Amino acid sequence: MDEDIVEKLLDPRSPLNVESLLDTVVALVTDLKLPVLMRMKNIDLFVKRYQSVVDELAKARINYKHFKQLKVIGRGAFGEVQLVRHVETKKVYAMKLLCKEDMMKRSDSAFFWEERNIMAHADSEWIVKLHYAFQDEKFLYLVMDYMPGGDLVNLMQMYETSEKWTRFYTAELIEALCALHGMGYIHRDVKPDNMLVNRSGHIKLADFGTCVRMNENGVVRCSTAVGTPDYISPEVLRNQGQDAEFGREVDYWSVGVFIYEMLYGETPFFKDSLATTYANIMDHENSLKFPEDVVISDNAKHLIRSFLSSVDKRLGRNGVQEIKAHPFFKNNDWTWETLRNATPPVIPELRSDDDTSHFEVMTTEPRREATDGFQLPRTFNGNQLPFIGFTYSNELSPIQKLKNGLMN
Ligand SMILES: CN(C)[C@H]1CCc2nc(NC(=O)c3cccc([C@H]4CCCN4C(=O)Nc4cccc(C#N)c4)c3)sc2C1
Repeated sequence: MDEDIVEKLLDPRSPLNVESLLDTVVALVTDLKLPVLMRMKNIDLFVKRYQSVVDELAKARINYKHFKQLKVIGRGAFGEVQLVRHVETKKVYAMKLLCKEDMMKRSDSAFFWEERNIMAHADSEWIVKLHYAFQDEKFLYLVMDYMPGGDLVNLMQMYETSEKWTRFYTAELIEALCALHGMGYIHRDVKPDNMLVNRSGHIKLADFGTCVRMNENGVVRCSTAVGTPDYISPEVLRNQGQDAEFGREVDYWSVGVFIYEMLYGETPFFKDSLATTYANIMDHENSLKFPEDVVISDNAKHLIRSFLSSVDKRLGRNGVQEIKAHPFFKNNDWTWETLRNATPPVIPELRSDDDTSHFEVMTTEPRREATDGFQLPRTFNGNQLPFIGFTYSNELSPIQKLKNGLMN
């Protein structure tokens, strides 16, 4: 077998990599194993021949039985995040489950690729790391760093966040966005829920389902307005439905909303109804108000206005340096170079490696068992095909170890 095929088999980014090929075999047998299809001789013989292979693969490859589920620590549109302990290594992880049936029902089975690829390849202290991605008939699984400090929503509920604290968390958010933009992605849903605190008190970005790749000009052409109402920028809102172009500045708008919320305890444009909130965002020149009862510095006000402005005037449109140079970030505790080693405002008190006291308690509804799995389709739908290639492990695969052994 010539050299570059072996390279491709081992390259996690190649569709030819071993994990993707194994996903393909499993997906094919799973999608063909239907009574109505098994009446055809070729399909019947193929499934019978490969069922044992698939069973052997299911046991040999990483699967959710390798993890002990401890607690549900988060819930989203298509699934939940559980705190789990890897049975063999005893290590604790956050494991996100995404329900394939929900995705198929809403033909929404592509958003998780950005999440998988960003966390798998980021190799950045500012981005939650993916350790394993695997799947079974019903779920996708993302095994990620556990962030025991919880999210910044929780932190803002627990503490009154001063300007000094706001300066620290905003600086860390800017660095995290720098890392993500540097990889060519726009987040589009920057909000305190997606900023998680690790055991040392520093933050990492999480939840990349709304991320989208920029083109070579650093812009995205995309019509669906994605993001959470309070944090969404006017340019994304305005162009709903039409093919709009927007860039990383949409994330800087959300930073402005975040700073305002840390200092005032509420978001600047939120009103009782979605329509009013949107109207306020569109008319931000007039609707942005600074409550008199909270005293904040002129630098803070100026920075908020610089982010909550129309995209052609928004701070950061000429690069992140003009943000870092803003006087609001002047301080005696850290510089942009030493930030990641500075002492954070809050260092989570943890009694154990599986302490979940910084997460709100979730009623642990058991995982939806086989009963309400896919109702058997009437014919070959290729339900498993969109998920081929999702499986990933950041450990060396047996083949890699073999190849390294041979090369040394
Ligand atoms: C409309 N289409 C296009 C898509 C747009 C993007 C999108 N994202 C989804 N996402 C989800 O369905 C989902 C599931 C579980 C948890 C979470 C988050 C929200 C709550 C917490 N969470 C999360 O990811 N937490 C997390 C992540 C990493 C580490 C740790 C820890 N410790 C915790 C999200 S569904 C969906 C549809």
